[in-house]
Amino acid sequence: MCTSRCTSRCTSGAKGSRRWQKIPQRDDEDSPHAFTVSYVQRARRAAWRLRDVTFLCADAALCGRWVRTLTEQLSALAQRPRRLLVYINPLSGKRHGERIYRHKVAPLFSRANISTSVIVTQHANHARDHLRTEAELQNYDGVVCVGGDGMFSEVMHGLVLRTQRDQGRDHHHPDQDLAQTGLRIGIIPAGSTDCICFATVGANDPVTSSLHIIVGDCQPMDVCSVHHGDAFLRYSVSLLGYGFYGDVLSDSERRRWMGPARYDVSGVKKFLSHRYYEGTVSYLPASDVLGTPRDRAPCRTGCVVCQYNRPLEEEKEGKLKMEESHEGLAWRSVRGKFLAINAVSMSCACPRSPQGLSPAAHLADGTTDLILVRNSSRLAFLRHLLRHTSKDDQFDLGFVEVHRVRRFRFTPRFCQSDSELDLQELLQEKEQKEKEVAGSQARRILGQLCREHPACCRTPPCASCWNCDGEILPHADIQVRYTTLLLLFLPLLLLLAPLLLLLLAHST
Ligand SMILES: CCCCCCCCCCCCC/C=C/[C@@H](O)[C@H](CO)NC(=O)CCCCCCCCCCCCCCC
Ligand SMILES: Nc1ncnc2c1ncn2[C@@H]1O[C@H](COP(=O)(O)OP(=O)(O)OP(=O)(O)O)[C@@H](O)[C@H]1O
Ligand SMILES: [Ca+2]
Repeated sequence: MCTSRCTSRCTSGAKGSRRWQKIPQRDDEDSPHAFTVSYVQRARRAAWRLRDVTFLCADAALCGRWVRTLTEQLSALAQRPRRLLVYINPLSGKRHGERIYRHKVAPLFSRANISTSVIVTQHANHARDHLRTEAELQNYDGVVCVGGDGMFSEVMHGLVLRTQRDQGRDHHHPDQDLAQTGLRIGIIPAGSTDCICFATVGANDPVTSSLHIIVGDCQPMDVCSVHHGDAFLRYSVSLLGYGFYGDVLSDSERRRWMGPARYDVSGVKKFLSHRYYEGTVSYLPASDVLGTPRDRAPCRTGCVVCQYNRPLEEEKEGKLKMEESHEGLAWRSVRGKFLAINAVSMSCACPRSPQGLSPAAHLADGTTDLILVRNSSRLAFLRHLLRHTSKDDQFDLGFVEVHRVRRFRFTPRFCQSDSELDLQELLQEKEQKEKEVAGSQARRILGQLCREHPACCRTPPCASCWNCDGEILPHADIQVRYTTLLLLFLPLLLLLAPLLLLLLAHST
């Protein structure tokens, strides 16, 4: 199809140097035969743009041969999607999802001869349930979600749960290895945080994401499974956050009408309330892996660290069994008061934090970076937060520690049975406080102690909740393990030959 009226012609310059020059479109009937090729041009900051170039041919036969050859070459690229299932969340972010798709994405898909089935979701979990039950997955080469991280999470859950059911695996069993999903997922960013898109593509731009899908390859991604005892809770690919990020999320839920700004309002509010939470974190460090959370080597698609660290399918059994066989030895425990416990399977880079919560976390290395922020002063915590908006090392603070782990579990203090906890210690703490302060202040402090331990005064415990990719988990006591790999529409090697980045060739 003719995509540009102004045609460029390759002419040999004075010194034989070949250069393009724009020549005005000749309207007379003997205008030569021409065909237009659309291609991807990399712009600044990981953005991709569509460009056209038109070639003039002396005669129709030559023109036809060029178009046929190019079209054959392009259709031979097997990894390119031909048919996509698209879910649009009309309420994501600033509620521009549908407009973004219709104006920016659909025209590109049609130019690349991609057929689409579009579903605008009518309620929460519509996409997840449709994927899990009704969708005829064999008719598609991939699924696209237009929305934010929550929409991606829905599509991911739908695909992963459907795959487990189809392959007869029980996802409730915490040690059950999951089957890989066959279909790739493409993300068109239209949400409030969009950290999954930003951390994988490097930009939150619908056109760039569309072009990645069109030239698509597949980029694997870590997925963590979260269980409470033997009950499956959710999968996570970005942030599992307890304490600060959990409180920010639960407080922001009632402010959805504010759109993305809801997180900043709740963020300031929860920063000022400065709550800490007691509990025990146990984790299984990832042994014999390349890289550390502080090596400042960011993960890019095609990352060699990921390829080295990720247990291959057949190896996975052995490797994890080996680590678990030394379970007693390898597991470590940390007990204390935490402002935030964050487990990130990827950097979680997003517009709010360009480097992300853990800048050197890898997309598909089979590990999760566990960040423990212990109780500290507001000023110290603010310094830690501020470093997320610059290139300073947010782990280089005394009250912050980070570990690269394959599994971890968390038990909030109020969950431990009385026998485990030294009640004596608690009562002594109370008597000590009673001696130190008198009157109303004592009541306030004792109130805080009591609230934190039902065994003391049988009052409902105060705890935070887990923020799992932007959704609230129903339990605070969880076990988390690295599990399967997802596949995203991302070209593995961004430096592929230009031909692969061509979109299509059409005679004009
Ligand atoms: C003073 C500036 C400090 C800036 C601190 C920036 C840290 C931002 C870190 C962003 C981490 C995003 C992790 C992504 C999680 C997603 O799976 C999830 C679903 O989309 N998004 C959220 O949970 C949404 C989480 C959004 C959290 C926003 C937190 C905003 C904190 C503001 C604190 C202000 C303190 C000011 C004191 C006067
Ligand atoms: N049609 C719908 N009506 C109501 N809720 C929906 C609908 N479709 C999806 N949802 C739910 O809306 C929630 C938010 O969607 P999404 O995450 O895409 O936007 P966001 O929260 O603004 O972005 P982010 O997660 O990046 O911050 C998701 O949990 C999703 O399950
Ligand atoms: Ca990872």
